[in-house]
Amino acid sequence: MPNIPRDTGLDSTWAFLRDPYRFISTRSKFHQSPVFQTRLILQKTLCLTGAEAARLICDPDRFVRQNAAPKRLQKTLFGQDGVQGLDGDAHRHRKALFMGVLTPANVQELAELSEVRWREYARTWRPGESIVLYEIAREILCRTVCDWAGAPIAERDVQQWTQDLAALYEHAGAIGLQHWQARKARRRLEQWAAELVESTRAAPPTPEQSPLERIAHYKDQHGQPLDLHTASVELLNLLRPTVAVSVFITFAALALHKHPFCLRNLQSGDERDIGCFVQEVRRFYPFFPAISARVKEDFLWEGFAFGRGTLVLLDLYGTNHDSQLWEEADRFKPERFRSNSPSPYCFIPQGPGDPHVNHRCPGEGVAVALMSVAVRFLARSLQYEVPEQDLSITWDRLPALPRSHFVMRNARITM
Ligand code: HEM
Repeated sequence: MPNIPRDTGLDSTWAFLRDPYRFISTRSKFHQSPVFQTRLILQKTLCLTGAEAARLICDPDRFVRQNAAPKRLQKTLFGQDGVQGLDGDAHRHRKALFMGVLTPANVQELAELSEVRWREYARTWRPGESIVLYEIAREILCRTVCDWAGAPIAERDVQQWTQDLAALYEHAGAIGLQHWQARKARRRLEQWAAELVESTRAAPPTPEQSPLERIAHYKDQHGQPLDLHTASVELLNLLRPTVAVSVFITFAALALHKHPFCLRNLQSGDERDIGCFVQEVRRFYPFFPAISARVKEDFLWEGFAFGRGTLVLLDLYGTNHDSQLWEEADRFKPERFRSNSPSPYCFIPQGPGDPHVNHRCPGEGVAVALMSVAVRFLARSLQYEVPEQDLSITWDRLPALPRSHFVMRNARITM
């Protein structure tokens, strides 16, 4: 039996944090192996990359998610006791709640609300004014998703709630003060969400069944409602990642700026081109570097031994850039999505597999719809200048972003 190749050195945590998106693929190439062993936060970790590895991690007989995410991410990004850490029946049942809330009709409604907001905001922009796209997109999406979920926020709270929801994903991987700010933001948000769930349970149900109501009245596989804390975590599991779509929208604006040919094509082209462009933004730009799981029982894969309880990371960014899976993988090329829909194990910006069964993100439809609205708006309804600024990508931050957050000047609606 071959040994799994190993990184030298005591611990690779700093190397991972310096380049989280390329850590696995670079070392995997060095070891000439789709799996290698390293130590992260002093813990033995197997790193995997590629489509076959993505398929493997979707096997519920071989991997579990309980206790797979680092505690510091549970205390900030995910929250504790949410769907991310469930396995088996409990996971499938809870996941059906998300899939039932995120139907195409509900996603369409969310997208339409966001378009109204973009127009509302753009009408207030004055000549000569500079707009920081990432910050504006966060706020628009925060207002939109809270209205849509049945958890509208008072005008005076918009900035605070936007900052708090964004802090959960912006500072989750941070060290020091920012990490503690993210924990504080989560405590504030969970308390607010728990109060909303409590008052929703006390009120008569409405025929529309808002996402908040669906969560408040959800019953698990044993017919039990969620405790208040878990319900608040699941409500935030809808709100936080929707605000995070602002990261992809900022990258979409960057791509429009860097590829004027794409911009011209979208201005005159058909709707399908918007779809291809959005998919290529999700493939090409960095967001989630990897996902984690734990080995359920000992098994062999490609001759390598995986021991029970071992932590495993699957490389999302590297798999989306794997030259064995993607032609000209490091070129931004939306037309690659014209002819084929890629396999759910190759195109994995939001996780691999089947979202009903695996942990794959239930919000891909939301991300695509909100990005499409924003791209259509930027390309067809808005005129703006892109002043001199630092658009280099912060590869050592999670999530990465253009350093300037994409500044636009003299933005005005044209139609
Ligand atoms: C901003 C773009 C987004 C990115 C990059 C993203 C990425 C991801 C990733 C990588 C996972 C883990 C997949 C896995 O473990 O296999 C995930 C799970 C999840 N995402 Fe997203 N997501 C996004 C947007 C959304 C949206 C808009 C929603 C809801 C409205 C959402 C809700 C969730 C939930 C509830 C899970 C846990 C699923 C489970 O454990 O079964 N995400 N997402």
